[in-house]
Amino acid sequence: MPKTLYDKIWDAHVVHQDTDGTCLLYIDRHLVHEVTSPQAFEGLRMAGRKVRAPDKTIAVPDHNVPTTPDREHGIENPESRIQVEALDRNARESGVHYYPVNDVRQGIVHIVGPEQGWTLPGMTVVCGDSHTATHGAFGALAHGIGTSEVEHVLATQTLIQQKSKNMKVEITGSLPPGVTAKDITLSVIGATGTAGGTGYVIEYCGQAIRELSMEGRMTVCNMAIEGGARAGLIAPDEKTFQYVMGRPHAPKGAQWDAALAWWKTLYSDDDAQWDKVITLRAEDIAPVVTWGTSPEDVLPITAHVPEPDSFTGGKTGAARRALAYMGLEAGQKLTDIEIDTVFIGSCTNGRIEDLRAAAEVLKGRKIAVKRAMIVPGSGLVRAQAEEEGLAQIFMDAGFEWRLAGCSMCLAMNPDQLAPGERCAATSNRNFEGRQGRGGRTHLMSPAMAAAAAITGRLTDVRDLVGEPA
Ligand SMILES: CC(C)[C@H](C(=O)O)[C@@H](O)C(=O)O
Ligand code: SF4
Repeated sequence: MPKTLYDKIWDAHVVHQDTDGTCLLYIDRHLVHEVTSPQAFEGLRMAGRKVRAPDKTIAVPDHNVPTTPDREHGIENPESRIQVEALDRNARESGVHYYPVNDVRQGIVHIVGPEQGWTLPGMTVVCGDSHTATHGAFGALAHGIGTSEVEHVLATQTLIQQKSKNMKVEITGSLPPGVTAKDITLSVIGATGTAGGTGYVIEYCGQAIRELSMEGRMTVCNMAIEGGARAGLIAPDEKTFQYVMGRPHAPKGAQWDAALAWWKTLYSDDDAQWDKVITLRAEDIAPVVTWGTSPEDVLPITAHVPEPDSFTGGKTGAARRALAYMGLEAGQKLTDIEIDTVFIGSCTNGRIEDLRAAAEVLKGRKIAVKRAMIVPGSGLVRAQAEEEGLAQIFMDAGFEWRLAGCSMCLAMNPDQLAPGERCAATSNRNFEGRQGRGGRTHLMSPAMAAAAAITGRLTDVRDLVGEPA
């Protein structure tokens, strides 16, 4: 029977299937951060159990860690401090792989996993975090789990799961200049809505996806969850293998050859059956920004703030509320929206390619906003950006150059918006209060966020490119 990529990875990991279809899946990699693991470790301790596979478990603090250079002085907020201290203790006691705050390899868990070669094609990867979908870019079945499931995986290295349906999202053709992976993934959510993927695992395919770098593919898969899907996947290819080869925890020698032989079988068969198919033309995708408080509230930068009455399906009220929260008027040009702050970072867009894209726009220019920060996704991304001279470009432009962490993606650490403060952000969620109580978030690509920093308002990056700095 023809299979999708999802079917193949699923079938390779089923340990047991119940008569009702519920399966016990083997888990290859368990990523752990400080927010969703303390209770899980505690549960294990109470039951007198040990971590079953410490060698397949990787821990790193990211959400609560400050990103200012003085962070070795510790964490002020008691709740944040307790979580990070608990992770430190649990990781050391259980003997899992651990990248503490002062380790250069520390960073956002979804950036560290691929960077260290923990994430490999064909694997099952879980983490108590919804953006685990990121790892799907390698052709791994990767998704978030709840804290009780974290405990279950720690104890057994397995997870109880129901199989999802298969959805194909095809992006045909090539992206126009100035349009990036972030614009693809936001545009898909704009087309399907935040519930469009509910009950499905999405496989992204088509020429535009093939043409993306691994970094870009991670950006696309990262937001599968914002489209409601269980996970996002991209079939591995030469680019994937090249990215993985030589990473610290990637297989070597004969093991590499054996792994590669299997990885090359990881694609959806031509006649595989899809439960849902969405097709977008890359040529039709523009640089986009969000105007509201849901990732589906997305429009090309050339558009105007929508009229709430133009919405159907009971969404008029939500749109009205979103405009009130965002402090926007229907009919306003998106490029007339002035912003206070720029945040470039997160597991969506905190990788080296994202920083390069921002630097290209910022080179030789100065910011026109109150504050702007670039937060690399890991200590190694930070080091590479310094080596490539990007950090200097950012600082010369007036950006703060930070240490790695989730930072202003969510308000769990000192990097937060003040009430009413408006931010151009490269993260993945624009919910009310996401970046701080009363804060207003516009999601976009790193190039678009850099352009907004230069002009002080939402800006079409295509208008800046080719202009003298
Ligand atoms: C804190 C964590 C559980 C959460 C998630 O699951 O995604 C966070 O990473 C987020 O992005 O909202
Ligand atoms: S960077 Fe943002 S989205 Fe990613 S794990 Fe951290 S808080 Fe979640």
